[in-house]
Formats: sequence, C-alpha cells, structure tokens
Amino acid sequence: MVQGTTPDVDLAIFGGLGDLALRKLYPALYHLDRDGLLAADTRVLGLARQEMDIVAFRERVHKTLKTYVKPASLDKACLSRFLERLDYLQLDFSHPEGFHAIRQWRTSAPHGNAGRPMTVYLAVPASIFGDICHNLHASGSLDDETRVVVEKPIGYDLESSREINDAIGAVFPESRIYRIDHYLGKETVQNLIALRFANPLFGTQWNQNHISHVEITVAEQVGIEGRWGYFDKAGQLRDMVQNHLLQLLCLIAMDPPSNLDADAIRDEKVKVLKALTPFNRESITRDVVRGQYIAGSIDGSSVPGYLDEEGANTDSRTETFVAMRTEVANWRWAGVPFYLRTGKRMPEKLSQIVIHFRQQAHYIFDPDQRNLAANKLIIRLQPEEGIALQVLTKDGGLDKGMRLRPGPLHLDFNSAFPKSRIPDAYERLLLEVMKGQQYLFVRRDEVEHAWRWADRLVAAWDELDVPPRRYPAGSWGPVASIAMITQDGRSWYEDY
Ligand SMILES: NC(=O)C1=CN([C@@H]2O[C@H](COP(=O)(O)OP(=O)(O)OC[C@H]3O[C@@H](n4cnc5c(N)ncnc54)[C@H](OP(=O)(O)O)[C@@H]3O)[C@@H](O)[C@H]2O)C=CC1
Ligand SMILES: O=C1O[C@H](COP(=O)(O)O)[C@@H](O)[C@H](O)[C@H]1O
Repeated sequence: MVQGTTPDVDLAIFGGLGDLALRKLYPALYHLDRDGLLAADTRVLGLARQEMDIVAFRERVHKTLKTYVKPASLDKACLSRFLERLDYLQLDFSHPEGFHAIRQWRTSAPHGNAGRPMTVYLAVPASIFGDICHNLHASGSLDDETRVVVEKPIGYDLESSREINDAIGAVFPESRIYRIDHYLGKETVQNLIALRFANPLFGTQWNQNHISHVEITVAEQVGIEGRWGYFDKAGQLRDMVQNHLLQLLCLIAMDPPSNLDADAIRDEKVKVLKALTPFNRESITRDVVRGQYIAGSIDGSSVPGYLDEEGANTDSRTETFVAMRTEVANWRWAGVPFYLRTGKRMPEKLSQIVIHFRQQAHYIFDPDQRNLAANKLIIRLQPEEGIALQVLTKDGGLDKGMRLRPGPLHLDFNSAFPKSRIPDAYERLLLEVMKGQQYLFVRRDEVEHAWRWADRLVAAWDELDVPPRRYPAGSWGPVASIAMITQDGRSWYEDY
C-alpha cells in the first residue's frame, strides 16, 4: 500500500446515467475534487444510451449533486470546476460501432494521453461486462495501463461468475481488474484492520481461546427500491451474504497478513473462505433461516410486503432475510460460531459486528453476578461509525461494595475526530483505483470461493425446497432466527 496523491486520470463511466453513477459515483468524485484529491487535468466521461449533449449532461449531474451532496459541501467554485471535467458520449455498449470515439476522446486530453491512465468503470449489469471489454479492446481504446472497475454481483453462481471473469480476463490482467465490494470502502471496515493488527491487546486475544462467538448484523430499512427485476433473481443470500457479509467475516477471521500489500491481504481472506464449513441438507435445517417480509410498518409508516412491491410476482419464494450460524474450521476458530444475519425492511439501518469474549476463567466476585455479560467488542459500521469495548467495572458509590457494572469504553468517530468528515465508501474506492492500489478490491479467487460456498447452500435449499418464513416489515426477521441463536444459550446483541 503506497500513500500519495492521484495522477491525472481519464475516467470513463459506462452506465453514466444509471442509478449507481448518479447516486454514488458523481457525488463521490465531487467530494474528492472538493478535498483536493483529483489531479488538475483529471477528466470524466459519462457513457450512456440516451441522446444528450454535453450541456444537458452537466446539468443532469449538477442536479444529482444538489440531491445527494449536503448543501454545506456544495461549493460554487468547486462545482463549476467539477462540471467542467465532464464529457458525455452516447453509445450502445453491446455494439462495437461507436467505441472508436473513446479513443478519440483520449487523444483530446489537454496535454495528450501519455502517462495518464484510463480507468473504465462498468456501472452496468454484469451481463454486458464481456461485450464492453471486447469492444473496448477491438476499437483500440485500451493501453497497457488501462484499469477496469467492475461492480458486484459478479454473476449469479460460480459458473456464471467464471464466465464473466473469463470475459474480463481476456482483455485485462488481474493486476488491472478492480472488483468492487463497497463494504470494503467503509471507514470502520478499514479500521477493523487497524484495530486487529495495530493493537497487541486484541491481536493476542483473537482466537478460540478468548472469543466465544461472533455476530455480524447488516440490517437494512429499505426494501428492494424498484429493483424487483434484479433482486428477485438474486435474493438476500446472493445480494448481500455472498459478498458483503463474507468480506466482513474474512476481515475478522483472517490471519495477520505479512504486510498490507493487496495480495498479502487477499491470500489470507481466501484461506478463510476455503475454511468455511459448507452447508448440507442437515445443517441448513438447523443453522439457516430464510425469510421474506410481509406488510408492516417502519417508523410509524405502513410499508407493503415483498409480494406487493412494484413489478412483483405473487408467488415468489425469494428470500429478503437470511440468518445463519457458520464456522471457520481452522486452528484459530474451531468451535467458535459466527452468527450472520441480514435483511431488508428491518426496523432500522444497522451494520455491526460484535465480538463476544469468553467469561473470566477464575471468578472472584459476587456469585449472583456470575452471569453478567462478558467483554464485547462492538464495531459499528453504520449509521454512526464507532467502536465500543464493553467492560466490567466497579459500580460507583459507597453502598455498592464490590458490585460489578457493565459499561462501554467508547470511540465514536464523529465526536472523536469532529473535523474530519467520514467519506462515503465510493470516495475511498475511486481514490484507490486512481492510485492503482488493489488492497480494497476483491480478487477473482475470492469471488469464486465465496460462490462455491453460497452455491452449496442454495443447492441444499433447492433440494429441500425450503420456503422463506414470513416476517412483518419493521421486525428483526422471522422468530426462527431468534430461536436459532437462543438454542445455543445466546441472543442477538440488542443494545442499539
Ligand atoms: N445502484 C446501486 O446502488 C448498486 C448497483 N450495483 C451494481 O452496479 C451496476 C449498475 O447498477 P445500477 O446503476 O443500479 O443500474 P441501472 O440500471 O440504474 O444503470 C445501468 C445503466 O446501464 C445502461 N445500459 C445497460 N445496457 C446498456 C447498453 N447495452 N448500452 C448502453 N447503456 C446500457 C442503462 O441504460 P438504459 O437506462 O438506457 O437501459 C442504465 O442507465 C450493476 O452491476 C449493479 O449490480 C452494485 C451495488 C449497488
Ligand atoms: O450491494 C448492495 O448494498 C446495498 C446496501 O448497502 P449499504 O451501503 O446501504 O449498506 C443493498 O441495499 C443492495 O441491495 C445491495 O445490492
């Protein structure tokens, strides 16, 4: 990992008028520009099917910035500098005609394109990644430095992900492919690496001798936001678990990498994925709960059930919730359950990891307090990023004797570092691509091992024809997900 500023870059965004580009990519690029992190001659080309001239395109991006950037961050001078960087090209990505215009755009750079790498961002469905790569190559638009950024999900299963990766790999070497998992760009997720590997306090305790179990919760308040066509084929397992939750699990469970280079980190993550216990017919019945939301209410407002969403198919059995108990079968983690849960239409947006430490082996305090909670490390990804360590201290006051009381040692990033804005994940990821750093991106073998594990689970569901259990929108999922962890004498951490 190398620190430093970004070089001048030509960034070509395919799907330049799509949801991801408008909601995430332009706002992230604007923030980078505002923070002085875009080099002076960096240019951005939006590519899309719609006929539009450059004035209308810049106006469209201006509008999206007004929607998605906080007013306090919208600076007039920076806005006009940023909009000046934008160009637009109307193109149908499936056909080679027209791709030569990208080559021409490159040669129109202020000081020529020598030494300014092009980054191609594929903000489009994975089904056309292959066509775009092929057409870029055939039109002579690429050079030996061009990087490609691809969005998740890479495919639908192991087989389709291999086809997509082969098509990208036919044009780009692995060292220039940046597979996004935007959870890796979140501030606290990176702090997890700092926390684990910079603090001997945790480094020495991070194993089955000291940790009893781990929880990962990624709860979303939103439903499927008009994305029925995509989501109903995927479901929460493919949409969230196969990528985001497994990446979080890997960062918690991996052995220390020998350094912070991309491959050192990714090698360790792959070992974790290989050590995940595969599910089978017997274990999914016991250890996995699928759910689908029905109508309910969130924050006092009624919301429809999944089967009443726009575009819905009334007999869909796609899951919008998954909870599971899994294990990393290696020396460090043998016997330590990892409880994962994620769902849409839950009471609040909450992503957190809770590391539960074991109880003190020799206990000398009041026997009535024996069951007071053991130490917990709570790593909050969103909404308020922070880390808290739950410890036992003496209860205050003269009348309490040696009574214990659980309380947090709390690091809230917003109040601890009030001057620093916590950047959106896409800001960090775009910056790393421009710098040519791959450590926050997913390597091909990671994607494939994750699919191999997810495919086994889906196959077992299909064999047993497991229907999703219903849960009302605004609840924490099916009751069975609570029963699953309660059977082990534990509960989901609920101090939200
Ligand atoms: N949106 C999000 O929050 C997230 C998205 N992703 C991933 O990002 C990618 C983009 O998603 P999203 O922005 O939501 O999708 P959208 O459908 O909103 O945007 C995709 C864009 O690609 C364009 N497009 C598709 N095919 C062609 C073609 N042959 N020629 C020209 N343009 C084409 C579409 O144009 P048209 O409208 O004309 O069809 C559309 O504007 C997907 O891979 C998705 O899985 C991942 C995580 C989150
Ligand atoms: O990749 C995806 O992530 C979002 C959740 O991301 P977050 O940063 O808001 O937690 C999810 O809603 C979407 O379905 C999925 O495709």
